[in-house]
Amino acid sequence: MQSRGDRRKLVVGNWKMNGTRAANDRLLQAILSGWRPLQHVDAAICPPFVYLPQLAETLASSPLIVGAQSLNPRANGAFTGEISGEMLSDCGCHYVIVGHNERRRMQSESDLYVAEQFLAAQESGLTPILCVGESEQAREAGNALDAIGQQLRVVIEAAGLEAFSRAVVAYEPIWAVGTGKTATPEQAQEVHTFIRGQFGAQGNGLVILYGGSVKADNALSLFAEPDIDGALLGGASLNAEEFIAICQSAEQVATGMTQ
Ligand SMILES: O=C(CO)COP(=O)(O)O
Repeated sequence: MQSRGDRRKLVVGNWKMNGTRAANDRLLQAILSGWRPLQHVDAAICPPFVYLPQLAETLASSPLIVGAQSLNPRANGAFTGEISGEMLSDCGCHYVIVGHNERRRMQSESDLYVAEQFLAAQESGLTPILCVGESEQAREAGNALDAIGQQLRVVIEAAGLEAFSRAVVAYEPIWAVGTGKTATPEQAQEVHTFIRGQFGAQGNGLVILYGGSVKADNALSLFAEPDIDGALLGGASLNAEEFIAICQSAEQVATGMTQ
């Protein structure tokens, strides 16, 4: 059976709708020049679609992995403006985020649609990062775990438990995303334990990230929790020093765990 120490840590930067070719170059060069090797942590960046080839090329001989922020679940066809999983694989992506709360809300993506994206990602050889998280209202009403359980259940029913051996789950409380309000390590740990519990014995190997106002100065305390395996970063991933420091915090905690 896998234990906490067997799970690699993962830090993923979600650049959201930010960047230009020139700004990306500056940011990537700053990250690469400050980078210190990580033994127990994988690090990935998910830029806007149009910059995927730029990142794939710039990061090709680096340890940094490239991911995308979404995909259309169809293989190809008359879907103007959409991008398929095969296209993402073809552009050098390894990960793809599905179910981010900004897309659930602004693009009206339903739990079922997210499940289709999850399946399509895996069919294209991508590792989906499935985002789940509750609204502030749900938390205040004491329904956070019910809301998250429902989001997970729809994908588990569609894909099966085994599919999660090739997936990552990210807990992003909506009230903590881009607000500067971070869940406390204890609040996040409670939800991560709940999420892991939905997968039975298989849950031991599942990498579960926390996302929502993670910064260099709160990352260490979050990563110290036994069920927080890394972070999905928004704002902090646009700053080279913050991004590197958060990856190093993950390494520090992971190194402590393996000693
Ligand atoms: O949404 C997020 C990552 O996907 C988190 O964003 P912030 O780190 O900016 O709160």
